[in-house]
Amino acid sequence: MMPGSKAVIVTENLTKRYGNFTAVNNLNLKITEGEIFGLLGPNGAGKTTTILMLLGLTEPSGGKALIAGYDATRDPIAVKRIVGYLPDNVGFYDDMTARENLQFTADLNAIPRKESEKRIEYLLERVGLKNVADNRVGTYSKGMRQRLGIADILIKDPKAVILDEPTIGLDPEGINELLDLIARLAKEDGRTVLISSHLLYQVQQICDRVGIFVDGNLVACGPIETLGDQISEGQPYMFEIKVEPNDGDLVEFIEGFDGIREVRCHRDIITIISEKDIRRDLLRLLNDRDYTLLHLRLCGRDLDDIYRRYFEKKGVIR
Ligand SMILES: Nc1ncnc2c1ncn2[C@@H]1O[C@H](COP(=O)(O)OP(=O)(O)OP(=O)(O)O)[C@@H](O)[C@H]1O
Repeated sequence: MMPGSKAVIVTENLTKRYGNFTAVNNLNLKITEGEIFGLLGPNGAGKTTTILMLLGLTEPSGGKALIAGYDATRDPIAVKRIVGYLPDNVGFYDDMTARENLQFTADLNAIPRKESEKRIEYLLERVGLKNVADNRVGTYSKGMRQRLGIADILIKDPKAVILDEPTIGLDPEGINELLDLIARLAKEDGRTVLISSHLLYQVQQICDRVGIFVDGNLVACGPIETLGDQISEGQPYMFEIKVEPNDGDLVEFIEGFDGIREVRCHRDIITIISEKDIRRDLLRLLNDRDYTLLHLRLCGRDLDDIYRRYFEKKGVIR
C-alpha cells in the first residue's frame, strides 16, 4: 500500500523550551496515512521531547501537535485512542506470560474477552511469538520483548504508531525481524508510522521519508535520496577524482574550467571545489585531452557524508 495524502501526524511550529534551552525549535511535520517517517538524529536532538508532545504527555512551549486532527495537548484521551506508542524501554510484567501481558492490556482497554482472546491469538502469530506465548516474559530476549511490544500496541488497533528507538540493543537478525514487522504496519495495514532513531543506517531502509533532526532543528526532510542535496543547498560542490596520467599540467588544466574555485592535489587524489556540478564537463574535457578518469566522487551529498556530519560526532553509541 502506498502512503495516502491524508495527514495523520502533524506538527505546526512545535516548540519546547526548558528555561533558556530550546529542545525542539519550530518543528513542522506532516506525516500521511500509511507513511513510515523516520525522525533521525543524534542523542539529545529532541526526538523524545517531540514524541512526548505528540502524545500529549508534555505541553509545548509554542505551536501544536495534531493527531488525526486532534490537538494532543487539549485532547490527550482522543489521541491515546488513536496512537500506539512503543517507548524505548517497554515495561512488561516479567513474571507473567506474553499472553497474560497482552490480556492485561486488552482488559485495560476494555476490550470484551471474546474479542480480545481472538485478537491476541492473531497478534501473537503475527509477531512470531505464538510458540513461546505461554513462557514468562522475563525469559524473553530483547528482540522478543520488542516484538511483544508491537503486539501490545496493536491490541487497540491504532491508526498511528510511534516507536522511540525501537532497534536499540537488538542483534542484526532481531533488527531485521523488527523492521520487517514495522514496515508491514504501514504497507499492509495502512497505519501511519513514526520511528525515532539515532541509527540512521538501520532504520532509513524502511522509511518513505526521513527528517534529520539536530539540536532541536529539522535540518533536512524528505525521501532519503534527496537529503544530501537539501543539506548542501547553496554550498559549493566538492569532487574527488583520480586521473591518469597525473602529470604536471593536470591541475592547471582543471583550474581553467568554468566555475572552479579551487583545485588541490594530494598524492594521486585531486580535490576540486566548484560553484556548480561539473561532472559532465569534466568527463568531456578530460576525454578530449586523452586523460583517463579512474575515480570520481561527489563529496558531502550522500548518506555516508550526512551520517558523518550529523551522527558520528555526537556520541551515538549507547
Ligand atoms: N525535563 C527536561 N528538563 C531540561 N532539559 C531537558 C528535559 N528533557 C529533555 N531535556 C533536554 O532536551 C534535549 C533533547 O532531549 P530528548 O530526550 O528529546 O533528545 P533525544 O533526541 O530523544 O535524545 P535521546 O535519544 O538521548 O533521548 C536534551 O539536551 C535534553 O538534555
